[in-house]
Amino acid sequence: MSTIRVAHCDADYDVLVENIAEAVPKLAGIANGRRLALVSDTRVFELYGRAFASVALDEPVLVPAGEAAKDWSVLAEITDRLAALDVKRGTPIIALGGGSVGDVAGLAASIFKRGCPIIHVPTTLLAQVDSAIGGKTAIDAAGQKNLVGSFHHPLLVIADPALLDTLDERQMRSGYAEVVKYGLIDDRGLFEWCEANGGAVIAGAGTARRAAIEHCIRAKARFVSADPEDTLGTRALLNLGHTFGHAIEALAGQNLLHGEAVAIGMVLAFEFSAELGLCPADDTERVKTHLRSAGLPVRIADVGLIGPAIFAAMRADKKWTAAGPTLILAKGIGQVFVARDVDASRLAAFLA
Ligand SMILES: NC(=O)c1ccc[n+]([C@@H]2O[C@H](COP(=O)([O-])OP(=O)(O)OC[C@H]3O[C@@H](n4cnc5c(N)ncnc54)[C@H](O)[C@@H]3O)[C@@H](O)[C@H]2O)c1
Ligand SMILES: O=C(O)C(=O)C[C@@H](O)[C@H](O)[C@H](O)COP(=O)(O)O
Ligand SMILES: [Zn+2]
Repeated sequence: MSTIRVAHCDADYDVLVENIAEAVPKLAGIANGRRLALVSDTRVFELYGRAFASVALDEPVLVPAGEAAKDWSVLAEITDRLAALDVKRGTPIIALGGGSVGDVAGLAASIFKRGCPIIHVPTTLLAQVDSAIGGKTAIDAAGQKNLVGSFHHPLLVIADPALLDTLDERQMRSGYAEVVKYGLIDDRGLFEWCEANGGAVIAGAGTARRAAIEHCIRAKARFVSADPEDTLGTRALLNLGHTFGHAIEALAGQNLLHGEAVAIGMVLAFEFSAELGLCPADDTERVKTHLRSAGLPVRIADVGLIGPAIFAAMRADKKWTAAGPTLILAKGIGQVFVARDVDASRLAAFLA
């Protein structure tokens, strides 16, 4: 078992990398005699819900699987169900599932009775290494990814790598894109380790998956602790590939997974950086080769889209200000930076 601390003002929290059978009894202390509401989707609840029987209400709040959960109607349904279950203000809510369950349950927790604590129990690789930590919550609206959301940092995160044994390979590959992201941001050593061990992380062979999870949780905790609400320009680096990726996701719909869109987005960020003369072409090729070898899409044509449509969708992104796009660009593998002075016409020409 490992414990990784995330600093957040006066409410620091722990990420426990631990078997749920051992971690759940610790929730009894937090519950303090109350039964906790639990939000999940049907598949995940059937697989792991019973592990929470001693601390959770008998009836779970179930949401649709995947990105479909991140919708106004589902958010309203969750708050209605919490009210029907007579969940009291301040009672912690457990989010058991992937990033979509975590994002919508976190948002519901942040507004229900003006705020209930959230405990994340992430069940996908993506959620364990990324979405369960850092307090970003969101739903999609008006055709845009993560348009409506809040910052609501968790009370506790329990990441049990064994839960990933039932996750399908496509979801695993999608989460792996966010693992590679940490290497590309500021950890060339991690990227090189991924080149050698990525297959084992995806397949769950040996100790590689657990090692990757712990390493990435520490990386995310470091970024979030330094800039908890994304205001200082350092946490923004975690958005590598996401302005491209969110536009691609919005256009492709729910056929494309988040990590798949981010994989293409990271390649585009490196290719655009190379075109601007900022990044060696060799590094760009190496990123593309590795993501492709991990079974991820790397070109917009791989997902049937065209550049001008992506450019148009990018203009709606939260990080596109009156001054133009803010992008995370690269000087090389492990050396990315926030570029606020990106020439929109140059970007349009690149995508065309
Ligand atoms: N808040 C953040 O900081 C943050 C960070 C990264 C991504 N995200 C968001 O996370 C979402 C993607 O999350 P995701 O990749 O975890 O996928 P997901 O939550 O959208 O879908 C996961 C799918 O796998 C199934 N599943 C989950 N765990 C399982 C398990 N252990 N065994 C078998 N099946 C299982 C679910 O039923 C579901 O069908 C996107 O909406 C993305 O925007 C948020
Ligand atoms: O935690 C962060 O900060 C991130 O940017 C992590 C991303 O992987 C994640 O997809 C996040 O939800 C994107 O946030 P957004 O602010 O671009 O909506
Ligand atoms: Zn992401």
